Formats: sequence, structure tokens, C-alpha cells
Amino acid sequence: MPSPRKRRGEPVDVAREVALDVLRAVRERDAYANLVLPKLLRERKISGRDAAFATELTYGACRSQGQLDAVIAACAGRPVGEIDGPILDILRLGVYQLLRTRTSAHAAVDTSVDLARAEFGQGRAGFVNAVLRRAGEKTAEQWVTELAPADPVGKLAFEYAHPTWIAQSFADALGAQAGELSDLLAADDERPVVHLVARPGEITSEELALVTGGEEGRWSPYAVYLDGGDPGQLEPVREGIAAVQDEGSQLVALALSRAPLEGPDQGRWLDLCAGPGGKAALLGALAAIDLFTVDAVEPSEHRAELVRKSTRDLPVTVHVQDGRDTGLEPGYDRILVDAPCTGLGALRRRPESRWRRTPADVPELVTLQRELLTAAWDLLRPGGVVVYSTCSPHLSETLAVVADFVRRTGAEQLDTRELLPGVTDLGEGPSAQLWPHRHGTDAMFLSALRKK
Ligand SMILES: C[S@@+](CC[C@H](N)C(=O)[O-])C[C@H]1O[C@@H](n2cnc3c(N)ncnc32)[C@H](O)[C@@H]1O
Repeated sequence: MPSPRKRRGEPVDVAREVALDVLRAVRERDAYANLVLPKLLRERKISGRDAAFATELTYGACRSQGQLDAVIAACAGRPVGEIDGPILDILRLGVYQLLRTRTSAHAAVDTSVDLARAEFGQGRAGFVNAVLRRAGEKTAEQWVTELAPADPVGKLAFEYAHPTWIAQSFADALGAQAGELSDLLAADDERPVVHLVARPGEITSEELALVTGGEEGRWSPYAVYLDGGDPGQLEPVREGIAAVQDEGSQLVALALSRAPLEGPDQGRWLDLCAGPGGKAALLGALAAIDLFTVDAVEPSEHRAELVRKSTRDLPVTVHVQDGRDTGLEPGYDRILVDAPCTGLGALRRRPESRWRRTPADVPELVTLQRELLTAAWDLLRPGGVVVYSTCSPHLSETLAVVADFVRRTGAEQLDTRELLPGVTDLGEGPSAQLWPHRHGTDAMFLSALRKK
């Protein structure tokens, strides 16, 4: 995308301009910031400090949108829905800099006014100037005090720029530990450390850490933490003997492979919701060690292709099917149902997603989750184990799905925490819940169910 705004033949400000273009793409065409930004940085040859600043502005403004909008509405004297989208983007970027970065107020206001003037002329630039000057009259803390709801969860949600319903769902899932909510919300705003998985049988985590300059993971025997850089450029990743994968996801695949079966493992494993294939690849590598096989089901052709790529050279067969009606032969020993979900446990990876999801998304997903779990059960042999997992801690998608399922089928709930030896603070059991602020992973939920 060419840079549209010029002042005296020069771009207004490369970092802010690229951030603004990403905010616009996110607002206008539901784009994903973490896909659009790297592409624009590459196209415009922006690197070093400019790229780092553009990244902070873009992801920060996306994450804090609800809080920024409340301040903008208060300063503009009208709801943000009544402000033209492109001007709102400029205001969000400006208020973000004023309240949540060390940028000087002068620079935050002037560069925003420049952006507005370059594209929309003097009149709109005056509006931007007036709103931002008002926003800059108070600190972030003062705005929180003035605008946050009075109830404790609503206040924390506002302070950490999360929708209240999401903060409430986290508090519900934390249960007796709801006092950890502020730590959790803060962890949700941090840029996650990159986790690599060392493919079993190909390279150890110790070797991978040595080659990449990373650090061996805390919980998964295959995890390596990277400080920064582009993991796609690393030799082991390019060779396919390592991949980017959250450590929590590694633990889910591991838990399935470790679950105690009744009777011997005949080596038929199934991943019922496989795309894009991270867990299928780890399951495939573990299965390969014992000459077992994995079937991987994914209804989207595009995502099935990603599974094929990530499981190349592994004993994994990809089926482009709906998991509720696969046509596969029953009798599997181990089945993973890594169900489609709201993704509320992985918000740190998708800056804008917390403002896109709504409570109305939950019931439809819960229906699908229940149907997929039931389909998996029909494909499981007696004595076999299903692991049900979500990258959401929302109780409707986690404990409620499992409780309803156990009631309907009489499934035996295994103590899932025992399948993750050495991992602490997984909750009261028998299911296990990982948390960003406790484990440094996505908030993955998992529950192991054995068929009698
Ligand atoms: C949470 S993701 C799975 C992530 C994957 N296990 C991994 O580790 O890479 C859920 C997947 O379920 C797929 N899906 C959606 N509807 C499905 C259905 N009816 N049957 C099976 N899979 C479905 C989605 O396309 C998506 O790829």
C-alpha cells in the first residue's frame, strides 16, 4: 500500500502513518493487526526504531480501544459512533500516545494534527487538536478515576482496557482466586514471549535453545523461549524440526499422549479440530516414536493445507471433513477435541480481538463444542481417552461443556493435572486451567475424559 499522506513531498511520519493505516484496516475491513502490520512494515521498508514504535502504537491502540474511546467521547462531547471513522483512528492513535506512552504531549498532538491536515484539511485538523488538548489535560489515572464504572470488575476492566464481560468471565473462571484478576489483565496486555517447540525425535529443547540463543521452557520438555527476532528466519524452524507454538498448546498435546488408557494403546490417534496444525504436528511427532498414526480432521480446505504443511514427513493423514460427521472408522485410542472457541485465552496474541468478540458469540460456539465432543466420543474405543481443550477460560465453554457431557455420557473424568507433572497452580481439578499470569502461557483449558 503506498503512503497516501505527503507534506512538502515527505511522508508525515512513517511510524505513525503505518500505525494509522493498520488501525484503519482493522476498523474498515476487520483485518488482523498482527497480519497487516508486518506486511506494511516490509513493503515500506520500515525497520529498527521506527518499526518498534509503529508496533507499539498499533498494537497498543488496538488493545486499549475501549478505554481510548471513552476518553475521546468525553473530550469530543459526543459518542465515538458519531465521529468519522478515519478521524476516530487519528484520535485513537493520539490519545494512546498521550495516555499510555512516554511520547511528549506536544509531539502526540502535533503529529496527529499533521496527519489530519495532510488528509482532511484544516477544519478537521482543528477538531483533532481540540479533542487531544482536552485529553491531555488529565493523566491516564485521572481519566480512569473519572470514567471507570464503580463496580470492582468494571473498574479493573476499564483500567486494563478489557470489555467488562471478558473481565467478568476471567473473574468467574478464577473463582476463589479472583483477586488475581488485575495480574491476569496486566499479563494479557504484555507482548507474549515467543515459544518454540522442538520436534520430538528430531531435536531436543536443550539443542534448540543452544542453536537459537533461547531459553529452555519451564513446563513442556519441548519448549524454548525466545526473546525476540523473527522466528521464521531461524534455521531449525525453516528445516521443520522446530516451530512456533505456545507452551500451553504443547501441554495439551502432551496431556493427550500421556493419559492412561484401559488396555494397550493400539496406536490410532485422532485430532478432530486440527487446523492450522500445531498440536497435530506435536502429536504426529510423538506418535512417530512408537510407529503410531494420527488422523487430523479440519473442515476448512485452507486450514487443512496448513495442517498438511505442518505435519509433512509425519505419520499424519489429513481429512477435510466436518468433525461432527467424519465418516472415519470408530475405535480410536486417543482423541483431541481442541474446539473452536471465543479465543478469550489468547487475547495477547490478537490485539484487536477483545473488542470484536461479544457475549452473543458464546452460545453458538458452545453448541458446536458439545456436538464435536459427542462426535469424538462415538469415535473412541472403550478405555480410550478424549482430551477436550479450548483457548478460552470462559466457564460456558469449559467446565459447563464438560459437566454437561459427563452427565449425559457417564464419562470418567481423569485428574488432568496429573497429566502435566511439574506444572503448578492448575486449579482444583479434575480439569486443568493454564493462565498467562501464572504460567506465561495462553489461558488453555483442558479436561481428560475416559470411556468406560
Ligand atoms: C482452536 S482451533 C484448533 C487449533 C489446532 N488444534 C492447533 O493446535 O493448531 C479450532 C479449529 O477447528 C476448526 N473447526 C471449526 N468447525 C469445525 C468442525 N465443525 N469440525 C472440525 N473442526 C472445526 C476450525 O477451522 C479451527 O481450525
